[in-house]
Amino acid sequence: MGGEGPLGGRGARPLHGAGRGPHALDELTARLELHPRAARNFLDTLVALRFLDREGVHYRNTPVASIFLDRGKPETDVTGLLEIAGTWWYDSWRNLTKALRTGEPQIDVTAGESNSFEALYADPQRMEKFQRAMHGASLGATLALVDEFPWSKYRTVADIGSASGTMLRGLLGRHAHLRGVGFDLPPLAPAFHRAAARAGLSDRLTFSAGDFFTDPLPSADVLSFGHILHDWDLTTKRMLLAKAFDALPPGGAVIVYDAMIDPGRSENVFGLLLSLHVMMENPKAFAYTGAECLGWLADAGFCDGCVAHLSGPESMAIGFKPSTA
Ligand SMILES: C[S@@+](CC[C@H](N)C(=O)[O-])C[C@H]1O[C@@H](n2cnc3c(N)ncnc32)[C@H](O)[C@@H]1O
Repeated sequence: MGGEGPLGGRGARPLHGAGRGPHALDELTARLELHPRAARNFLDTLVALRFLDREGVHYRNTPVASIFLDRGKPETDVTGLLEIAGTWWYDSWRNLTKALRTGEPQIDVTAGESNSFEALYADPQRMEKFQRAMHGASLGATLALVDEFPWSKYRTVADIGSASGTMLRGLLGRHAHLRGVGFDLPPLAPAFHRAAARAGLSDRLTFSAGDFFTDPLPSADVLSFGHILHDWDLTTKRMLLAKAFDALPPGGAVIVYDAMIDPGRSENVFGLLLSLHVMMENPKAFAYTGAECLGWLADAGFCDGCVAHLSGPESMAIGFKPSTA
């Protein structure tokens, strides 16, 4: 529920309202334009889901909801991810049975959907929505990654497929000695620059526009791929890791972080659902285990590989370019 203005979130639809609670049931019913028969069940469901706390007839955001579900707090807001999950993704999932039987993509091309990033970015509103979603998607891993790697040993980092730079802003905000480069398709440049400036990081954080299919990757001591490999087939996964190897100096490190599936393929519900989900957009795409990723890293020439849990469904695989390479 949003935080700015009586209904929250800078012109947001009413259902994002009421961040400055507590608010009474009657008041929320009117503000959110709910039907009186629906309001109590809806709000109490949100209490049971731990999104709201209730005292008597008054409701307010739980502490966690007020950090992550408030559009008035852009740095920690994950509602963008929930919005595309509830619209674009929900539509594909209605066709799960068909996807399972045919292996065909289930996006609705006639409704303007496309599995191509270029097509997505051709529509500024869809691009904005996607960027907000990626911000939410990378927050959890970022919060852990900034502390779970020996950053003091390195000076530069390039994040490949950086989107608007959520991970790099978190990282450079925590480690003042680091300089960062975000590498992504050209349409991402303005959003990346705006966010870097807002964070006061423009002097250490730059953007390199490019296409990882056709361009070399930027050089840096550490290269990271956040939620990139699951979007592609095996050949592309391997191609990207080979390009990373070429771009790194001897002794450099690559970090792949993603919702990696657990070794027994029976625990990480999010990672397994993600694998089904990406298959519905790009039939040859798949999520993967940490062990699979370590195998691809070793095949690309990386040594001393290891996998570490980050947060929730997210893990990272790390590999090092040999100092003699
Ligand atoms: C699933 S998003 C992940 C964004 C971000 N790393 C994160 O963790 O939230 C994939 C990113 O890869 C970028 N991307 C897709 N195709 C690309 C290409 N050919 N070259 C460079 N970046 C690309 C997209 O623009 C998008 O920002």
